Amino acid sequence: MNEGTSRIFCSVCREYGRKHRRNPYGNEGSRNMQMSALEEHNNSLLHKEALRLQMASKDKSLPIVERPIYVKPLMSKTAGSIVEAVFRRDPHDVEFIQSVQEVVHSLEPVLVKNSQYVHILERLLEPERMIVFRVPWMDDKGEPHVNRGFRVQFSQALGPCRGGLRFHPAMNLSTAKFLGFEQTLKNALSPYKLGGAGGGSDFDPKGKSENEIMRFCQSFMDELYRYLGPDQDLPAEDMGVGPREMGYLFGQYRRLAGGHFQGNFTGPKIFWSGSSLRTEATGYGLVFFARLLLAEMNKELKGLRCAVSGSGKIAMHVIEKLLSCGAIPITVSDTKGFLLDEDGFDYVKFSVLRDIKVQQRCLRDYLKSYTRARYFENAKPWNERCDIAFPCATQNEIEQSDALNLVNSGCRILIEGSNMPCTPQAIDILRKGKVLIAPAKSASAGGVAVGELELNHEYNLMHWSAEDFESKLQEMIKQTYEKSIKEANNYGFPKDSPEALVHGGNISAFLNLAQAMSDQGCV
Ligand SMILES: NC(=O)c1ccc[n+]([C@@H]2O[C@H](COP(=O)([O-])OP(=O)(O)OC[C@H]3O[C@@H](n4cnc5c(N)ncnc54)[C@H](O)[C@@H]3O)[C@@H](O)[C@H]2O)c1
Repeated sequence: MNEGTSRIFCSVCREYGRKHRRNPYGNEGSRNMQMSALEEHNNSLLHKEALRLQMASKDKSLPIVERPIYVKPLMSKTAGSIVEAVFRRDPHDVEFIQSVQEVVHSLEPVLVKNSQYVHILERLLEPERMIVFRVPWMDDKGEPHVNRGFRVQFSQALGPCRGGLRFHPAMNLSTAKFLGFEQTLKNALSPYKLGGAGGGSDFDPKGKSENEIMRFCQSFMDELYRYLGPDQDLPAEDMGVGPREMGYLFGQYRRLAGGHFQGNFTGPKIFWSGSSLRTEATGYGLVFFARLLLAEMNKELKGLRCAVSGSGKIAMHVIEKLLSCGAIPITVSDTKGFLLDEDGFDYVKFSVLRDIKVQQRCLRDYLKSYTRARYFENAKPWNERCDIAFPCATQNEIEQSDALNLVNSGCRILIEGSNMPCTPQAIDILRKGKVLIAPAKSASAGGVAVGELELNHEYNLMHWSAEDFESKLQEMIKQTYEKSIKEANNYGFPKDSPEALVHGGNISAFLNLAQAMSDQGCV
């Protein structure tokens, strides 16, 4: 029998479809198979949504959705129906649906091999618990305000939840679900027995006084504390939440819940990163991951040009670690634009940059000290000549045109700091451009590792040194890398293919979760 493949094309979604075995009954039979697959696709909700958006963009009287749902290239019937069920349940959860599509796409060979995983995956895609609550607070003038708080405890199948809190005006339930889902897989890929959660608030800490931030954090915790605890869920940092906010959140948590959990707490650092390497860990881990990938290619980081986006906790610690490895970080960015220093930052320049950030000044101020540098307003750093890209700002920060720029600017490795930094269209371009992608699920899991070390009783007794932490972190990063490569190989993705780590990581994490869920009666 001819084992070749043929493909179908949907002119609305503008994507090539699922591969078929070539029909043994000749061209006519093959055409029939293609037609029935196309018909099946045309009847799917995802296709109908694409059609609706296409019409809305032509007919100005129809409302246009701000960020339309991207319809992934046609999947197998099973995978497509899993995504469709998620879409049908919550059609407006754009970020969540995007991350589900990416993961389901990776899992297609797993679902084909063993159909019992279909039900487990369907179960997994519905969060265990979603908490949405009111957060009232007073500003310094005595004016009342109300924000919305979220915590999505996505899965506790492997252990108690861990996951970030994000304070950002664009925060919503879809983002909390997407962050919780990504964190669940990230934790499942780590060597620790942990569940995953995500959450935060649409509160914007920018421009608020210390007292306003403290009052907000206290009010936020007034509601959330009842769902937290070391055996239940412990929050961590994410965008807009750093050591200061974690300190205020922990203080209020301790006041409200301390009595309930006496004996369970191993110390005040329980989820307060006041004096450990928790804040540094994610950024450092990204650089360790890059070093590991390069070592596999018999290369080193030294002398490589690195484009970094963002200038927050992750980005700044990436730059710090890149400098110590002899690499050349050349950019940082924020919501207003990006800063380029063609000669690269060094330790002295980095301290100038750090002062600018601490004083919350504009990145442009760097030019006052270093006139050869340039600042580009409303632009992203992906058009600059570089070997490695470290997106460390926010989801979907790399769009199709940015991916094209990256490929053309010589970038060969992309290390994801932010969760889901690339749009699906960007991933297609990167894959075709043979850019190796290190997914956030494995590369940015450093925070999870150090969080667990902090909780470790041994650590509290022994006060590990920074070197001890770093070697533990490197060990953990290596383990996630090896697990991802192993499953990529098992499911036929060559080790050096651009998405081997993405698919291998998703498969390894899912199999770990699926085993636990199945053992527990799937619950
Ligand atoms: N903090 C953690 O422990 C952690 C762990 C894993 C992943 N992440 C992810 O890393 C990313 C950065 O987190 P962080 O903790 O550094 O946050 P942060 O709040 O400290 O910094 C975020 C940075 O991104 C910039 N930024 C935000 N939106 C942007 C946009 N639309 N365009 C350009 N720049 C933008 C901000 O100006 C800021 O410099 C997030 O996507 C987060 O989910 C964080």
